[in-house]
Amino acid sequence: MASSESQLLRRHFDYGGAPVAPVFRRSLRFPFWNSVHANTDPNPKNHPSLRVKIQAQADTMMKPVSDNKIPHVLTVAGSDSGGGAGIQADLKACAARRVYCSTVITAVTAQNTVGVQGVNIVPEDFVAEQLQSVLSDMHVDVVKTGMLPSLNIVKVLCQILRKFPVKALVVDPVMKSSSGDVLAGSSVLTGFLEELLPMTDIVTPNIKEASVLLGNVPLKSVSDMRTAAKLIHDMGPRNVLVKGGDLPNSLDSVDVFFDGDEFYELCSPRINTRNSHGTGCTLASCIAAELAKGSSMLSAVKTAKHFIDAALDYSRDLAIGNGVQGPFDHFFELKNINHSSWRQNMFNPNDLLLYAVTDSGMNMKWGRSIAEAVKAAVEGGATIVQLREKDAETRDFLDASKVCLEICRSYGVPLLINDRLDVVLACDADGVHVGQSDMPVRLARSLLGPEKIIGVSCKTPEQAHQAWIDGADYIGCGGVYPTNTKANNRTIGLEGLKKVCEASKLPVVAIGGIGLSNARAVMEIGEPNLKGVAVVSSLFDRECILTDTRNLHALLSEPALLIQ
Ligand SMILES: Nc1ncnc2c1ncn2[C@@H]1O[C@H](COP(=O)(O)OP(=O)(O)O)[C@@H](O)[C@H]1O
Ligand SMILES: Cc1ncc(COP(=O)(O)O)c(N)n1
Ligand SMILES: [Mg+2]
Repeated sequence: MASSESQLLRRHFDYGGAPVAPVFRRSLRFPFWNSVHANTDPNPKNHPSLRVKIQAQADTMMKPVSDNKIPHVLTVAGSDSGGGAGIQADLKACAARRVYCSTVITAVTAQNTVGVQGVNIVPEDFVAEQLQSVLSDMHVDVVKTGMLPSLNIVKVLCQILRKFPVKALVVDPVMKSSSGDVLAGSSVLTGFLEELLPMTDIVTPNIKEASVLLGNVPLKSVSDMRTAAKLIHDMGPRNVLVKGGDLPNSLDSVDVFFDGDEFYELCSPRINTRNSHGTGCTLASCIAAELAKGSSMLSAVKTAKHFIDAALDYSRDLAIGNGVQGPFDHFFELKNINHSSWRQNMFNPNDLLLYAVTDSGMNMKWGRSIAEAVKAAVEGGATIVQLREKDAETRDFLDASKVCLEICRSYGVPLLINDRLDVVLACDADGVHVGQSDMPVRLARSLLGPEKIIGVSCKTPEQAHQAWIDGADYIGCGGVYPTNTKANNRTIGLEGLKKVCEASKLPVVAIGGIGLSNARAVMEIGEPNLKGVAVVSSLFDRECILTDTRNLHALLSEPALLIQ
């Protein structure tokens, strides 16, 4: 070996004269793993003289945090040699959701598509050391946990999390692999119940894990899952998601989300595939990633569920390994395929119910910023927002869009930008709304990719048909009534709106002169694809945006007007 190379190696492995021993001394097989605890400290770094040195290094590593922060998830989980679940799934999920991911490894598993052949638990001191390294140096937004194979690991984790609080803690209480092998035995339960769950923002048990947490009660139906979610919520976590991927005899894959007040059933058709290894890890990491970006809990959970759906759908025929539990592809978005099903998932037409469109002139008149106006509108119940700032300077518009995006994300409300694809891309807004003389929809789709929402203004059945062919997600139809926010705009009336709705294969939102006095008449035309009304003046040319939005939302939510 060349001497510089050997020096480099020595620097890595020679710990200040302490006896060098491998961190993991033996490969242990099931079912003995639970009793794996080194009787002598196997960690050469625990040599006292070395501890001081390493602490000094860690202290000098504390660097000022740069302004250019990227959302950051720390996963505390086990390694899956097959690359389908655990740490490997978490890294891929975070990368796919464009979030930085650091890793604390709690166990190394020898695992493939057949099952788990061996587990080697990392000593809790070394888990603590990894946690300390990451958390003392980096700004972590969200911690996500997976396989926590020993009670002592759960304990050190809780201890260190108390020292370094983060924005959110996502706990996937991994107990068995999908192949049925034990990954954490019942000894960890006390740690979960007494320490971890009370600190948790969301816990994501599958059916079997939920049953174990509740003392092995059988869970056989969605109604049982609801009961379980409530009982687990009583154990301390602020939100619970009971996953139904393994619910027997179910055509749908239903997850039950409970936030302490409301239950939500997240339902998608069960995808017929062997490639579902790592879905639980991926779901929890996606939730963590969305929370790190600033999403609300419900919207993070919904996005994560959509992501799993799309990934399983795309990977249903993937052939990796010869066993019964294959991994799936987290990076399906990079592949050049038709993503129509993914796009439909991401865009919920019911979001068109109360569509708030901003106007710079009105904001100026009332002396408020775009962000103030948007905040009041989403607080009042706007279900989607479009920034329509025709006169703003690009730089100001971009800055305002970023602030509005943060506000909208925290309410789970999509934010679209009028016309400006460059601004959509620059701030990663949820989509664009274009007019008939703006960027053609087909080009907008190829520039923005499959995931963004694209809406287009249409006055005629022909334009509505073209919008569908070109890959739009919805159409805005109007002006239904005369309006002063658009010069020389032809009014099409309720008759024109009805004709366009009948011809449109896409969901429609009505626009033009609509407010509290006439929204009922618009919705009462009774077209199933008319999903809501878009409003400008009746929200933003008002003294109190919040009150006017609330009133309009209440009217549109009347059961007689709601078309699902
Ligand atoms: N075949 C499937 N089709 C669609 N979604 C699935 C399928 N299997 C699992 N899921 C979804 O994947 C996520 C993980 O669920 P589950 O398999 O129950 O958890 P775990 O992987 O922890 O056992 C859930 O959102 C569930 O609804
Ligand atoms: C290291 C590790 N962590 C978690 C899982 C659970 O994943 P799945 O339920 O899909 O088998 C696993 N199999 N291995
Ligand atoms: Mg699963």
